[in-house]
Amino acid sequence: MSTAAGEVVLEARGLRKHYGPVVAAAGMDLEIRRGEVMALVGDNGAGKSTLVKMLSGAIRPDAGEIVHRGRAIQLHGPHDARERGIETTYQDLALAPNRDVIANLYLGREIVRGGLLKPLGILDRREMTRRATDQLSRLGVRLPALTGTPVGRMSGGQQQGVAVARAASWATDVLFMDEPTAALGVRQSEAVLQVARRIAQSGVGVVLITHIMPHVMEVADRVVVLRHGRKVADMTAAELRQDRLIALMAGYEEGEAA
Ligand SMILES: Nc1ncnc2c1ncn2[C@@H]1O[C@H](COP(=O)(O)OP(=O)(O)OP(=O)(O)O)[C@@H](O)[C@H]1O
Repeated sequence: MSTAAGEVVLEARGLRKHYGPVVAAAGMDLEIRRGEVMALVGDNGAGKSTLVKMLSGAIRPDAGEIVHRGRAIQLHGPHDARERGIETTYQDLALAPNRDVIANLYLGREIVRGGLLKPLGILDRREMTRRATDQLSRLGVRLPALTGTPVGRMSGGQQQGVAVARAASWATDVLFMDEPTAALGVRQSEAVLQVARRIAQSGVGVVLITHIMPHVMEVADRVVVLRHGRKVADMTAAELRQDRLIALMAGYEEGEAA
């Protein structure tokens, strides 16, 4: 299987989702490429989360197609997506606050002696720690302690680092990041954006939902703008101007934004 940068790894074709009378996705198309950070932007209610949830198996589309590595697929739940190397980090992080970093990185996918995930096996903490140390240093995530300290006692940025590192460990194809910097300070945000970039460089398609325009300008190779459940723009970073982006999100014509 080719993993060339730029290869389209996951695609939405005409995805639709209604909630009663509300059209959350009105036929969405999206192409996610390996090696790219895509920023998914749009005003509140534009349909960003709906699109990501459909592509990560959290909700089922009413219509349309999901294409993974060139083949139409059905996702019956997040586990189906994860098995395909499609991971998501959510705003609430979904960490176990009372467990340490190693336990969180391997939650539900523990390594036991003699291989991965054998029920009743003896946990191989040493192997997990070795791999985690490697992975965290490759990603540039700095944490005060890998063992013994509950992640609930770490800072917001450190916890975000754990959540992102966990997803990155398993994301061979796509990583969706839902507002990973929303609750973070300047330096912590910077660190998370750098991690997103490194994950993309490893050949994964990274999709970043964010409302923070400077973060878009800083990290995105491509920007997709959604409005009212539709894609209204898809441009490369080279074509990107912040004023135009804001106009597109708000639905102004160009030049009208002022
Ligand atoms: N579970 C649900 N039940 C009913 N309506 C929903 C549900 N989830 C989303 N919607 C509606 O679908 C539309 C798109 O919502 P979505 O959360 O995808 O937008 P978003 O772009 O992620 O917004 P935000 O930036 O505010 O998170 C909105 O009108 C929202 O109210």
